[in-house]
Amino acid sequence: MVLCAGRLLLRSKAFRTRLFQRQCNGLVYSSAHGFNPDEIKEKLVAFQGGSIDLYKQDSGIAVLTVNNPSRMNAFSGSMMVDLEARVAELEHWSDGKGLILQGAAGTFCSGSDLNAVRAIANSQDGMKMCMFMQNTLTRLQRLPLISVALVEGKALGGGAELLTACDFVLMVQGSVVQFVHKHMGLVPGWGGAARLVRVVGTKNALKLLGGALKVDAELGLQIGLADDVLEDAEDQKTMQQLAENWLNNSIKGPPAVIQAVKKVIISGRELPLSDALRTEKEVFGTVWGGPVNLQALASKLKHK
Ligand SMILES: CC[C@@H](C(=O)O)C(=O)SCCNC(=O)CCNC(=O)[C@H](O)C(C)(C)COP(=O)(O)OP(=O)(O)OC[C@H]1O[C@@H](n2cnc3c(N)ncnc32)[C@H](O)[C@@H]1OP(=O)(O)O
Repeated sequence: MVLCAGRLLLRSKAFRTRLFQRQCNGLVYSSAHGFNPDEIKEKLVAFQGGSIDLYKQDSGIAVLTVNNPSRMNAFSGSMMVDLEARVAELEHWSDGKGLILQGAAGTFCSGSDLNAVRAIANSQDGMKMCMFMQNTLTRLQRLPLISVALVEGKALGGGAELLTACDFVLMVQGSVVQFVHKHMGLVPGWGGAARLVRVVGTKNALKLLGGALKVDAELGLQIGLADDVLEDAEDQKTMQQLAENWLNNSIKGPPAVIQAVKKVIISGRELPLSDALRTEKEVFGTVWGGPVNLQALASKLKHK
């Protein structure tokens, strides 16, 4: 009876989400680090402009669009707050399997809005903005969805950092990724350096940051920053469909199973081995004997 109750508890979505987040160390910053999200949100929303648009499809693939085309999709302060709200919504999307992150009007993102950057140029506010964006992009990276950054046009500064928070990167022919921070006397602040080292390795990360190298699709593929290159299509809808077709190879199946796959990969990536094994066992317990597993066992299992 205890085993049964234990499995019922494990299957409750809220419990599993809390358990998983605790096991994956929750947020990067909390009040223990002097981080007050409401305080920084109040400062950020003072810098209005653009939006972060979320479109959740019946297919289980959501499309998140950085939408500020008059500023090459630069992040205003209100867009940073928008992004956190969209990520929070996706954290609880039980039918979700995949996510495409794109920019509007044929370009990806040109980083922070420089007008906002100039206005919060003091160290304290700058670090609070970084803590806010690092928390958000870590939650984006830990979504139980398989995510793809669709990079058209330019991905500069924070825009380049943004794509490192996705599981896969598809660069469109002619697109450019550039960590321009050095030219501004900066280093990445949205977590882009920490993630870049894990994506392309220390030496390539040093070249990209130290040299502020312009990474085209060919170089992106060569160093592992890009996972594939797409031919430029005549319109954004076609580009999005190409990205969905690419993603579909990894998300065929029920949401519960795809979400479990992403969770065991996150724990394997982020946790010490013993903790990762324990998390894997917990996640396994949520699908073992579940409806999909029982249906598969009842059928003639032939993996052609
Ligand atoms: C942690 C990193 C984070 C931070 O430190 O806070 C950052 O990301 S800092 C920002 C880093 N990004 C940049 O420095 C990019 C600056 N922009 C450019 O280099 C160029 O605009 C471009 C992206 C290469 C495009 O060039 P081009 O095709 O020639 O178009 P325009 O330059 O004319 O741009 C059109 C329009 O968009 C405005 N714009 C572009 N980027 C930004 C931005 N990051 N912030 C604010 N506004 C931006 C640009 O000013 C033009 O507007 P108008 O002048 O009003 O036409």
